[in-house]
Amino acid sequence: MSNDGAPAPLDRQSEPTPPPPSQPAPGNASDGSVLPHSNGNSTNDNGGQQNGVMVPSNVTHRLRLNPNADHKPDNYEDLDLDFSPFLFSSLERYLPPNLLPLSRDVKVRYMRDILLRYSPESERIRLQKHREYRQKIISNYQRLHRELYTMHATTFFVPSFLKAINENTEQGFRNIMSEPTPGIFTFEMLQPRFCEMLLAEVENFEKWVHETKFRIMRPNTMNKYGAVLDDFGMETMLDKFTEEYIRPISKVFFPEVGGSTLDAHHGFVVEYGMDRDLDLGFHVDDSEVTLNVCLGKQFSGGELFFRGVRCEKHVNTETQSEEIFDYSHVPGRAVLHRGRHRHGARATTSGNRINLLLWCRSSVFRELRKYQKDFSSWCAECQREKKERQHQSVAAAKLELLRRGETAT
Ligand SMILES: O=C(O)CCC(=O)C(=O)O
Ligand SMILES: [Fe+2]
Repeated sequence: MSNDGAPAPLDRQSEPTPPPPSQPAPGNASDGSVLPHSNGNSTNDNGGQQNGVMVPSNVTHRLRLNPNADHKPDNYEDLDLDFSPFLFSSLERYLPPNLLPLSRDVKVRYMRDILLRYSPESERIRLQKHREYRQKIISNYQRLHRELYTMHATTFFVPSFLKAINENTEQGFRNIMSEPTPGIFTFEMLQPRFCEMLLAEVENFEKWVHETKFRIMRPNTMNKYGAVLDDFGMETMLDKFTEEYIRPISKVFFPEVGGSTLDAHHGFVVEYGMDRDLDLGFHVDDSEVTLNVCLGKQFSGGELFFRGVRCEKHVNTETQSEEIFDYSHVPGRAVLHRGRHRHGARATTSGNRINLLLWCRSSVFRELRKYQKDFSSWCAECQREKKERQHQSVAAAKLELLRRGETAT
């Protein structure tokens, strides 16, 4: 696909986006909590009497307007829930203070009641089906390298990357990174041995898929090959990957797109070659921050091309010459960029190229974005329009001053 046309939004094919952890703010209560918006006719509610009006009991459930940053939320990973356990941990910080010391069960019930109102039935069924799909794979697929399924930082990452993560300072990150164009960071990340093991695991998984004729979901709307790592058991490991290794960097370099609140991910591999996908058209990712690491093998071509960051409204606006940037993949080396940084991948002209992708998301950022129109802190076109407006108002003020000067003389 050409890089001149309009970028397509690249969505993941299989999994719906989790519902937001915070509620929209239709009515601020005086105690700083937010009264969730509801017309009260949800079929999941138990009726209750309030002020003489029949309302569902959970209409009275409130969340705080701002999260309690000092509160350490419970872990919900061992429970069988109809939403992601991480969503419950995020949402817990928004609970009214009197609920925080209560048992997990009480908190889960409270939060679930709120979440259910924002999750349509069809979405819930889809989530449930997807959970069953994953469960089927996980209970039948024989893992090749068990050590890949839990985080072993020293065998996964190169020492320079681990040192920067431990330092956790902007300078420490800059020491190992290059930023060849604003907002695109590249750095050595994965150990060659880890890349080899992950390649072998993916190959083993695909062999199993082929032998059992299991119909798997592909990673997104544009790749016909590749596999979703979260679907065959790597979700917990990739959660840690996102929270402990990508979020600290994103907090420093991408704070304006929710870099410090990344709380969900979609992890997958994409495969290119003569017998695989050839290239990837111009698109934006369904992520706030994307990590893209080449795992190998031998290949030529496959360069990434970037064309500036844009919000939804401006996604099809023209590219400025300074926004043109091309990057050639190097095995083990990571590229970190905003999901809204328009990009694509040129044809892999020989050999096979396999890349690890981690689309990192922030549910807080997604929720807040719904109430905003101006994204000049990260969209280059919003920024240009804002400057233009400022320029025009300065010009108008100058003209007005001149006019006043003329009438005074
Ligand atoms: O092939 C690549 O390196 C780019 C992949 C990509 O942009 C994506 O999957 O979102
Ligand atoms: Fe992408």
